[in-house]
Amino acid sequence: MVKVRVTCNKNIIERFGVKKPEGWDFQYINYPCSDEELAQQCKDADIVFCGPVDYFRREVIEQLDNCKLIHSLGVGFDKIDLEAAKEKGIYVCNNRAVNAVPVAELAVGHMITSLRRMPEADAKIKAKGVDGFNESFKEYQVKGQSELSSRVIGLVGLGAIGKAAVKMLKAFGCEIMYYDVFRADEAYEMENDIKYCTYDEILEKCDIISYHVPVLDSTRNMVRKETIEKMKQDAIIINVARGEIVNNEDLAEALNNGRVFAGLDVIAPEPPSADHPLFNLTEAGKARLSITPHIAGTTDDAFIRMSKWSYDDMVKVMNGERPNNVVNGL
Ligand SMILES: NC(=O)C1=CN([C@@H]2O[C@H](COP(=O)(O)OP(=O)(O)OC[C@H]3O[C@@H](n4cnc5c(N)ncnc54)[C@H](O)[C@@H]3O)[C@@H](O)[C@H]2O)C=CC1
Ligand SMILES: O=C(O)C(=O)[C@H](O)COP(=O)(O)O
Repeated sequence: MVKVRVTCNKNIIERFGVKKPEGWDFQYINYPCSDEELAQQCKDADIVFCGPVDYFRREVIEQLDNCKLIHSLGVGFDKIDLEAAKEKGIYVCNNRAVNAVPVAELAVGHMITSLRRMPEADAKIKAKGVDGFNESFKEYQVKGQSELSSRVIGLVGLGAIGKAAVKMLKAFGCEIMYYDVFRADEAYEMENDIKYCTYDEILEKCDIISYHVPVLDSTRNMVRKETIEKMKQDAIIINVARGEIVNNEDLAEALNNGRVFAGLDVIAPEPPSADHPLFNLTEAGKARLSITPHIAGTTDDAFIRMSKWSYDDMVKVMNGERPNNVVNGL
């Protein structure tokens, strides 16, 4: 019998009743836990089914003697030691593009939230309470709002999510610039009227800079003091990718100093510690930040696709076929 050990949350996986491969032994293990416990609980697994931010370090992977596949429920796989899995002959797969649309939608949501100064308006109106509304409602309006339709947007990373964002932003009538280590083909650029440029050009020319890159040595701390200094006054930074892209201290300082705005769906580490700089902002800093708890990719619709696609891959592997979206070069 095929043994699948699952670190993803049971309530998430079972909620939609997506049909699992029949007769297999699916066990939801106790996670998060220590590496030792993780290895112990997954020791007999044919397949490990993990969340996109679950840790599978070398020490754990080296003990997975039966394992043929580690499958990430979503897109990210940055906490899995890909090399260790490859050495062990274990496929690591993700569900590429499974949640590109909802992630791009939330990025656009954060853009509008910042442009319309919603965190400030929301805080003001809630602080007043019911009694505060005796006077004119307009009194609580905020200044400095602007429209998405005339903004210059810089997309950093033009993969599945970046491209989904292009579609949406075109509909808003934005001017779009992008930077990626790989340039899109000319036909795509022309059809979508987007301009390829350097990261520095993005920093200097864009009103909104939205990050859609994986965590790599080249993307860690892409948002830091030195890059923030190159941005326009009141530029909006959107991070729906991974917290590691942003230097927490530097962004917190820029928010507190009234230098930029930010919309974040992710933060490093998750969950944040009590003394995390982005959770200890001044009132002025808080008014410049909209934040969501890593929910961009996790709509119900996306979860259904995630389970279906993952089960399809698992069946393929157990039938001796190559699964989709192998990400560790096996
Ligand atoms: N907040 C959330 O719920 C979610 C977050 N994510 C995050 O978003 C990331 C991006 O996802 P996708 O667009 O699906 O990935 P993708 O692999 O389709 O695209 C990533 C793009 O980044 C580019 N890139 C890599 N290194 C770069 C660098 N140093 N500078 C510029 N560009 C670089 C790649 O060439 C590629 O075009 C994921 O790796 C994941 O961490 C993904 C899904 C949900
Ligand atoms: O797909 C990804 O990558 C993500 O970040 C997820 O959408 C978030 O998934 P959970 O960690 O909430 O399972």
